[in-house]
Amino acid sequence: MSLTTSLSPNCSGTDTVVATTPLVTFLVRVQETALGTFGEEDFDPKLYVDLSLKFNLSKTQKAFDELPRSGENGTVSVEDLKVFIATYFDDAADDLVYYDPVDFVPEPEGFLPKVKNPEVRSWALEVHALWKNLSRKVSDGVLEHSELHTLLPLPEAVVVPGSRFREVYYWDSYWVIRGLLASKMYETAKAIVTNLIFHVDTYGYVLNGGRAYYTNRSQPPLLSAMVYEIYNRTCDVELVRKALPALLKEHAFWNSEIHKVTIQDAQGCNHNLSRYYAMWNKPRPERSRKDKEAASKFLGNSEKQQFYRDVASAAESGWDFSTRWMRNTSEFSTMSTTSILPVDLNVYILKMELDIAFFANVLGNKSTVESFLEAAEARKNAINSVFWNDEMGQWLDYRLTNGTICKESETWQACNQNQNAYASNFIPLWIDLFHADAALVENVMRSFQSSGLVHAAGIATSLINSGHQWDFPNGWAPLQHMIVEGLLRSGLKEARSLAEDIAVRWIKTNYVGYKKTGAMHEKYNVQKCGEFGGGGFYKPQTGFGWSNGVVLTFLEEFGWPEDLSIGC
Ligand SMILES: OC[C@H]1O[C@H](O[C@H]2O[C@H](CO)[C@@H](O)[C@H](O)[C@H]2O)[C@H](O)[C@@H](O)[C@@H]1O
Repeated sequence: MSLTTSLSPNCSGTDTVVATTPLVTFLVRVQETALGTFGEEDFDPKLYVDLSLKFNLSKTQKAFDELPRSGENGTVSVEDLKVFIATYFDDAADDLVYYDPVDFVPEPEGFLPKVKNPEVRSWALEVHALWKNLSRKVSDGVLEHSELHTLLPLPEAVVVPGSRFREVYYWDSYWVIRGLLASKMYETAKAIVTNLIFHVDTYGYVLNGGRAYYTNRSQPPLLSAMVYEIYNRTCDVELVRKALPALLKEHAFWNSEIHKVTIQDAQGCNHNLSRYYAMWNKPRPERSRKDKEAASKFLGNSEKQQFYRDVASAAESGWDFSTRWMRNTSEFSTMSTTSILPVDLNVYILKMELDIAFFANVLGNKSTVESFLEAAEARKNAINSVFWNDEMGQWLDYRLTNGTICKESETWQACNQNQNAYASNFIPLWIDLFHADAALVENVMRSFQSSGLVHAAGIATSLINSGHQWDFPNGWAPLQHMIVEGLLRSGLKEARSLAEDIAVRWIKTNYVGYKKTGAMHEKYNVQKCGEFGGGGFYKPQTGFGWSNGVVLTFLEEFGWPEDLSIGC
C-alpha cells in the first residue's frame, strides 16, 4: 500500500512554546543546587519545584544568591542549604490540604453487590476508604497568593494519584472517576470534572497536571469519557451543558496546526490524524539536570530543542518513558514522539467525537450531532487506513519519515508502521465502533493472545525490557482496564472470558501486593503476582488513584464468588 503524508504546509506554530513563570525558573536553580549538595541518592527533583515560598520571590532569590558557595561548581554546604530551605519554604505538600469528601460513607449502599467473598469485600472497603486519604483541596494560601506557589488554583476538591504526585493529573482522573462511581461518590467525581473544565476555560486545554510547570502540555484527552461515565450514572444534564463548550474547545486544540497531520493515500483520499506535541523546548523543570545531561549528546541548539520537545511530548502522552517513542529502542536520545502518529491518542479523540455527538443529542443540538458523527466516521477510517495491519491483526503506531520537518508531503511506507507489540496496539477495542465486524474482533483477540503481552499477573506494556517504566515487565492499571473493557464490550463469549481472566489476575496481584506492603501501587510487575513495578526515573509510588479505581471497577463488573481464593 502506498500513502502520502502531508504536514501543515507552512508548519506554522511548530516552534510554539508556552512561557514558564519566574518562580518555576528560580525553583529549578534551587533544584540543581540541591542535586550538587545532597547528591543523586534518593534525590527527587520534583520536590524542589513543588516548594512554596514563605516570602516574596525577590527576597527569597536574594537570600539564595547570598549563600556561601565553594568549588568550581559553586556548591552550597548541606547545612547552609538545609537552613535556607527551612527558612524560606513551606513543605511541598502544604499547598493542598486534606479534605473530607462530602459523599464518602464507609460502606455505601449497593457497594459492589457481586463481591461475595468476605476477605475480598473487606479489602475492597479498605481500597474504597483510600479516597479519603487522596482527597485534597487547594489551600487558602494558594488562592490568596498564587505567586508564591507552583500549585495552580482550582475551584473544587481533587483526588490526587498519591506520594510524589501531589496534584491532580489529567488522564489519571478518568480511572479515579470510574472508581468513585463504583464507590457511589458522584459529587466528588463531578468536582474533578469541574476542575478540568476550569483548566480548559483558563488555559485552552486540560493541563498534564495542576502545577505551573505543566502548563505547556496536556495528557491523553479523556475529559469527554469522564463526563460520559458520570452522565450514564446520574443523568445530570446540567453537567453535560457545562462540559460541552469545553469539549468543543478541547477538540479544536487536538486538531490544531501543531497536532494535526494529514495523510493522503494512493487513491488521493485525505486522512487527518493527531500527534502529541508539547509547547516546550527546554529541559522539563521537574527533572532539569537529567534532561540536560541526556541532551548533551547534541551539539546544535535546534537539535537540543527538538529533543526537549520530544521528551516533553512523551510526558504529554502519559507514557513517559517508553521505547514506543524512540527510533532506536536502546537509545534515549533518539526520542521522536512528535514524529509519531499514536494509535491510542487517535482512539481517545475518536471517543471524544462520539461523546460530543452524544452530548449534543442530549441537548438537542442537531447540527453538532451531525458534524461530530461525520468527524468520528472520518477518524475511524483514518485509523483503519493508517494504523491497521491486517497480517498482524493489530493497529500500529505510524512513524513520519521526515519527522517534524516541514514538508508538504512524503511517501508513506508500510515499514513505517511500528511492528513492536505494545498494549496500545489493542486500544481501538475500547471503542464500540470497532466491534461491528465479529470476525475482525476475533482476529484481534487471537493476535492479542499470541502477542506475548499476556502474563501471569496482567498485560505487559510492551515486550522490550528497556528499563523505562512504560515497557516490559510493567503493567499499568489504565491499560488493563481499557483492553478488558474493550474485550467485554465486543459481545464475543470468548472475549468476555478472556477479559474476566485478565481482570482476575490483575485483582489478585493488586490484593497480594497490598497485603505484603500495605499499599496500592502505581504500576505492577506482570511476571510476578503480588510485585509492584519498577524502572523509570523516579522511585515506584504508592497511593494510588488509578490502581484503586481499576480494582473497584473490575470488582463491580465481575464480582468475586464466595469460594474463589484471592491468593496468587
Ligand atoms: O515527574 C515525571 C513525570 O511524572 C508524571 O508521569 C507519570 O505519573 C503521572 C501521574 O500518575 C501519570 O499520569 C503518567 O502517565 C506517568 O508517566 C507526569 O505526568 C509527567 O509529565 C512527568 O514528567
